[in-house]
Formats: sequence, structure tokens, C-alpha cells
Amino acid sequence: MSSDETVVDRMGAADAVPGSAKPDPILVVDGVRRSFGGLTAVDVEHLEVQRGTITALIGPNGAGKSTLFNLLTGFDRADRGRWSFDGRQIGGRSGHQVARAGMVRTFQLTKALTRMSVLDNMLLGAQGQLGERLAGAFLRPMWKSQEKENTARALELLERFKLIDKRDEIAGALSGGQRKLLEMARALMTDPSTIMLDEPMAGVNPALVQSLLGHITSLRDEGKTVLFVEHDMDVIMGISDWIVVLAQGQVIAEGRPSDIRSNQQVIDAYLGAREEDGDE
Ligand SMILES: Nc1ncnc2c1ncn2[C@@H]1O[C@H](COP(=O)(O)OP(=O)(O)OP(=O)(O)O)[C@@H](O)[C@H]1O
Repeated sequence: MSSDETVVDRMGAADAVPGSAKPDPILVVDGVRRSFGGLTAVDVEHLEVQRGTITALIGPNGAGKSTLFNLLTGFDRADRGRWSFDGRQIGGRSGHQVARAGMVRTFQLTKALTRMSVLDNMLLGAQGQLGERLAGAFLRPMWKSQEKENTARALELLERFKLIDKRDEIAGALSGGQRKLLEMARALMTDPSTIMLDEPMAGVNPALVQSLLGHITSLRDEGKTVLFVEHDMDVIMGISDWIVVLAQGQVIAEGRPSDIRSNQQVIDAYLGAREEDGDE
């Protein structure tokens, strides 16, 4: 859990305003826009993500969270804009190149991946960003030495995520929570410095929630940057160092959990509406 003191240490004096400067940003986004026909899905003027923190990206359905994730990790093309990761411009790079630069996103298990073993899923993760485009992927032949190295890393991660006993089972046989653990473990195969988690708690049995939360905070405590999209407010408020709120493609607010909870614009655009709907 993030105590106020550690949050202050990590975020410095960052202001709780959209587009605020961070003391040591790992990701800097400028003027990124993506439209689908007449609909502007993402229109982010400026956004900085602080290195070594857990940053949540929240917003109502259709706010553009997934589209922004896809753009930043090279799985979709922006109409305009640029962004840098760890000081290097990576706008327009492929998912594979972005992964090599050190930023990886998780993907939910596609049908093809559910038919593969847990270990093979991990080995596929070693080949860089694993996206929908790789849905029908099969393992590329690897050099023996590389295969040995990858297998050793996969087993080490499966051990850490308590999936080692499942290594030879097909991924489709895993529970919802175990799938989320596999998605996270697989994304770590390339040892990224930044991991982007797509709804890490969706479909997770309450018994596994604490374990997943523990894994996420350990990643941050090891120095990794974690950016995640999530709908569960308790999870968001509980583990985030910083929260970015997107509505209709734009950043309408950002700040510490306490700032966001009391932000009237966020309550009007998102939190209030969710309370009426009943929290998902
Ligand atoms: N490939 C696409 N073609 C057309 N419209 C799209 C496409 N991808 C996203 N959109 C539209 O862009 C908007 C933003 O969608 P996006 O999935 O990024 O939102 P989101 O915040 O991730 O929503 P959710 O919380 O429901 O997952 C939506 O109106 C969506 O319908």
C-alpha cells in the first residue's frame, strides 16, 4: 500500500492538474490524437508518467484508455503527436521495438493462446510484445542457447507467480486469477522497466485479489514503473501512487488518490455516475 510519505517521495511536488510535470518522468506524451471516423477516441495534450510509481489510468467506458495503451505500445497508429520513453522518441515504433525499449503491455489470453501450455505462453512472451496480431502465433524456432535461457527465466517467473505446477497445463484450464498472473508473468519475460496492465483484476476471484495486488506493488518496489487500467475503485485507490482520469479522450484530472476522490469534475464525469450505476 502506498503511504502518504512514500507517495510524496516519489512524486515530489507534482501538481494535481492535467498535464502536470513530474520530477523524473519515464513517459512523456505530447499532442497525441487518434480518431475513428468522426469520433476522437484519444486527444491527449500533455501527459507525464513518473518513473518507479504505480499510475492508474481511469475513466468511464469508451474514454479512450485502451486506445491510449495501444498507441503508446505500438499496437495502433496515432493520427498525430509524439511521445518519448526513457528519453527516446518511440512514437510510430512497432510493438516489438517498444518492448525492446523496455515498455510492455499485458494482453488478455486470446483463444489461440488458451490452447497452448502455460510454459509455451511464457516462451512466446520472450519474443517481445504479444498482441492480437499474434493470436495465431506458433513458437518461432530459437537457438538452443537462447531457448535454454528463456526456459530458465520462464520457470523462475512461474515459480514467483505460483504457477509452476501448471507449467504443462493448457492456459485455458487456468482460473480467472491465474490467467491474470500468467499475463503478468508473460509480460515480464523481456524484463521491461515499465509494465502496462490491462484490467489486472477483471474476473479475479476475491481470494486471489490480495496476491495480485502484492505482485503489482512488488514490481513497483523493485523499481519498475507500473501503468494500469482498472475499473475497481477500491483497487485503484488502494495501490495507486498517482491517478490519471480520462474522459472523452482527454485528461480531465490527475493527482494522488486523495486529490481524485475530492475532485468535483471527476465526481461529475465518472465517480458520481458509477455510484448511481452501482460499482461494477
Ligand atoms: N478499432 C476501433 N474502431 C472504431 N472505434 C473504436 C475502435 N477502438 C476504439 N474505438 C472507439 O473509441 C472510443 C474509445 O474506446 P476505448 O476502448 O479506448 O475506451 P476505454 O476507455 O478503454 O473503454 P472501456 O473502459 O469500455 O474498455 C470508444 O468510443 C470506442 O468505441
